[in-house]
Amino acid sequence: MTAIQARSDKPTLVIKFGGTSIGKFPHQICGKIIPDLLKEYKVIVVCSARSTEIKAKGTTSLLMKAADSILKPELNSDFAEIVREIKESHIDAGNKDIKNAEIRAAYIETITEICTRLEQLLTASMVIDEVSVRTRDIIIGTGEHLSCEYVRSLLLDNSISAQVINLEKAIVKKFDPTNLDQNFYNYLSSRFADLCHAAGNDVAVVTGYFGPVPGGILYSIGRGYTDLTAALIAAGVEAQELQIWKEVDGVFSADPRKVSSAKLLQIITPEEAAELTYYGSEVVHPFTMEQVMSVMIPIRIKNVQNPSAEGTIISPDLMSRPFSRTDSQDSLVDSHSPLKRIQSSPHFLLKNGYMLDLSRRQPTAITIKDNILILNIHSNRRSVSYGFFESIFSALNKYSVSVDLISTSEVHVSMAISFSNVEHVLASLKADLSKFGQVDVIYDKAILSLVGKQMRNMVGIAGRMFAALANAGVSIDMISQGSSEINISCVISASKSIVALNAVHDTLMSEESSLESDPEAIKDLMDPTYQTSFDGYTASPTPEIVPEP
Ligand SMILES: Nc1ncnc2c1ncn2[C@@H]1O[C@H](COP(=O)(O)OP(=O)(O)O)[C@@H](O)[C@H]1O
Ligand SMILES: N[C@@H](CC(=O)OP(=O)(O)O)C(=O)O
Repeated sequence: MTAIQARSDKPTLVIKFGGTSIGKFPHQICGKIIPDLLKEYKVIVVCSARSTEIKAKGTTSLLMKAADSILKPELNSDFAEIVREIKESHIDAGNKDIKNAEIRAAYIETITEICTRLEQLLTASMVIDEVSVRTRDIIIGTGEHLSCEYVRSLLLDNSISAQVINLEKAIVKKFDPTNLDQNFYNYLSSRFADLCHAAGNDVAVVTGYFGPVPGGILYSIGRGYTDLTAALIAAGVEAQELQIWKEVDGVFSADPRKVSSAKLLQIITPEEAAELTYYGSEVVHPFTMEQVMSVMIPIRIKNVQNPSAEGTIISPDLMSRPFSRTDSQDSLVDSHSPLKRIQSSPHFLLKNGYMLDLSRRQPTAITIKDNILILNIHSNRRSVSYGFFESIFSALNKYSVSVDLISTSEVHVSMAISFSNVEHVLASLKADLSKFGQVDVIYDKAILSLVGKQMRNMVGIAGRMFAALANAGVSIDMISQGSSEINISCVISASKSIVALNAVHDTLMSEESSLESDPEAIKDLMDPTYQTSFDGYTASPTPEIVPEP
């Protein structure tokens, strides 16, 4: 059989697949998407751990449970049983999906070996009654290794030469876990690129897990880390584009599962994408953007079930360069590079709700973060206010609790915190904080965030958001506006989150759709409101955006 290879004379694409996509659509990925891309690109595939239903029940979650079972006997879970479940799930998938008997047998042998090693590691941890951060990382990383072996075998089964690149031992230098700065990420990029190049003309199937991460991958980076791995590889190999393949057509103006009128966004800025992720829309890991944007590599979000759709491009701010008067709609069509495509048409930006200076006419998206609690501390006034704040932040630091939103007066602090982030230390944190004042906790809250580039300049936007909430009968517990130019957030009752999301979306996102469907409106925006400067256009304020004095 003639094997297809990832030819090195073609531009490189780094493509990342989420765990649920690999679990549910393996043939679509290995029999269609990758073979099609290989016709034009050298492809590096980054895999997350398989999930056959939802991420919360997938391999990574099972591995976390196995690690927890050792130190917490009260959980009553048996790690040997969990390893068996993971092994069976991968072997069943291989038996079902791999046609070639030889490839299948080799796959099953490899899966068995990896699971045996995993069980040995868990047994050893139980004997010494310890699961260090590093051990926990190695346990978790097994999920990505298993997934890569599965994807590689399916590629081989489709006559595509492929090699697994395991980044489990990629870091061979010491770093300070409290200071993982850009030097650390630059180091990772070049290490990952070297390891990927070792695959030569084979398709590199790379573990989205890398280690050993100073401080632990879950603590230093958090779940969803494979997006970051893919971004670091893309930067290291100077890829033309990073594609993150999911089960949605791209980034929407709201979670399409919750808001039926949500619209697909063709382009979105990196800051907006990161903000959406921080505030509940798990589209891309928030650390991803910075790594590729600094080297001007665009990210494209694509749908595994709809590969011919364009997806959403998360584009570097490079597109804010002045446009040439000769830029035309036609240049959209024949341009190969997505980045060039964005840069080449003011129409494209205007049609997508951006002005030419990259400010927005409307908010970009709305998102909700569930499972939030509010922690209120009312000072006992035995210290002056700066001492009061210092004491509170020291206590948060002591228990490694991060705060999503904060609102303060001289003697009162309200903080919105993810329940999962504080759950295990809440009693101790409360005890410490009560030395400085009266503490109370309010549960079952959600954070609603409106995200949009330069939203601070949209006069009246907060008023319209809160009016929409009031009309929908949603009361507000906390408000945060102004700390970020791209986010207005408030805390509401969790039970009202869907109603609130739809109410704000319907009120604030509707005008943009009318512009999209009205070519005359775009023409109007193009002509009188833009003045010539040098050889291009510069943006001037439009009636919708009146800069605040
Ligand atoms: N604004 C948004 N745009 C697109 N998807 C969103 C948004 N907010 C939340 N989501 C949800 O994020 C999920 C991401 O897709 P999925 O393919 O399930 O992720 P993964 O690849 O990480 O397994 C979808 O289920 C989608 O409903
Ligand atoms: N498998 C890991 C890392 C990851 O990136 O996941 P996903 O790509 O499926 O979001 C997790 O579950 O967190």
